[in-house]
Amino acid sequence: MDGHELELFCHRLPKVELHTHLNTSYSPESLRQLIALSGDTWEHAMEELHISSDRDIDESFKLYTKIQKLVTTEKAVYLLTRSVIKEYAADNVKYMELRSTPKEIPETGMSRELYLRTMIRAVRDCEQEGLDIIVKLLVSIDRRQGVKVAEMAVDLAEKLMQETNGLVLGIDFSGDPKVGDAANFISVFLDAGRRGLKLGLHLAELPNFEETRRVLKACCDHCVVRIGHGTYLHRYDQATGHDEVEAFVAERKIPIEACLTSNLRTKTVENLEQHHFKYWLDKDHPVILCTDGKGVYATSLTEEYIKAARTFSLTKQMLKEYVISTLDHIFASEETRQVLRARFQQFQV
Ligand SMILES: CNc1ncnc2c1ncn2[C@@H]1O[C@H](COP(=O)(O)O)[C@@H](O)[C@H]1O
Repeated sequence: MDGHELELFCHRLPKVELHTHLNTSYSPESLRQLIALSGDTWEHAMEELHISSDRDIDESFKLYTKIQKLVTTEKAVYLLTRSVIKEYAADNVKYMELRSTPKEIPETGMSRELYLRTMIRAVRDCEQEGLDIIVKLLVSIDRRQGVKVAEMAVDLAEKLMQETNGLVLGIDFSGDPKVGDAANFISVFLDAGRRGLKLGLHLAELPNFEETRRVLKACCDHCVVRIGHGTYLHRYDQATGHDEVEAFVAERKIPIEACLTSNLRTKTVENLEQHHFKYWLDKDHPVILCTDGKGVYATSLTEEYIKAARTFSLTKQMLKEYVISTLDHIFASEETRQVLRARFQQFQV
């Protein structure tokens, strides 16, 4: 398949996005609108943001904070949520789990609950409009904000899950992996699981071996868990001399959300050839291609599929089978899975 054919194919392929953060998923157009809403000028804001420069993980987190300053009002949260959904739909993503950290911003009258309700309103409006994409929401816990805020996030997520009949369906655990200890949140994760919330946990994005081991062992037999990034899961043995984490993940087939471009840009993976996507794929372990933040990493889900296909020599048929297999790991109901599976199977290679 030549380059152009591959690009068209990957665009046409119906896809599933399981790991994307709202505030890092802007497009040039929505960014322009957010800047205008904030009253700032494009030139000044762009200078502040340094959007195009390559950056490591520390620099990335500084950038996220700057972007979040543009998304502090109800109007901005609505605008961004709606644009992100439309852009994913245009990329032929048929099912998406969108995650975001609810914010409390007294200056704009924003509360955590209003933030999430605004996202829900945007999702509902997209449904009304008839966009060909199913969207579910995960409530993010930012590890930098500590356990008390995490508990509030779980309370809100449960309340909204019940109210929305499962539009909100889980928790994301994210934030700077250099800050705090994920193991301090184990009781929060278990509580969320008991309440029926599914868990997408950023783990082993950096060599945080001990917290990764403790969280997985405590939670995976009690909750539905997917691992975000998991970049260092298979490097655990070399670093510690123990193979228990990799074996634990492999035995339970805990799905891994893999973000190629993001990991390259934040320099947690040296090059695509060495990306752990291939390592786990070769073991027939569930590993799902995701974008993480299509704005900050200037990518799209189609782009991630093109990169994976080129680097790991995936054929059209393999890509079709692969994308059908990703449906096994969505957090939505079996009924939704079946509907999507039937559609994906009809896709003509
Ligand atoms: C590069 N890998 C990453 N690792 C960990 N957390 C990340 C992340 N990328 C993004 N976030 C999390 O998502 C927030 C921005 O979106 P929301 O304001 O929630 O929509 C960041 O503040 C961080 O907590």
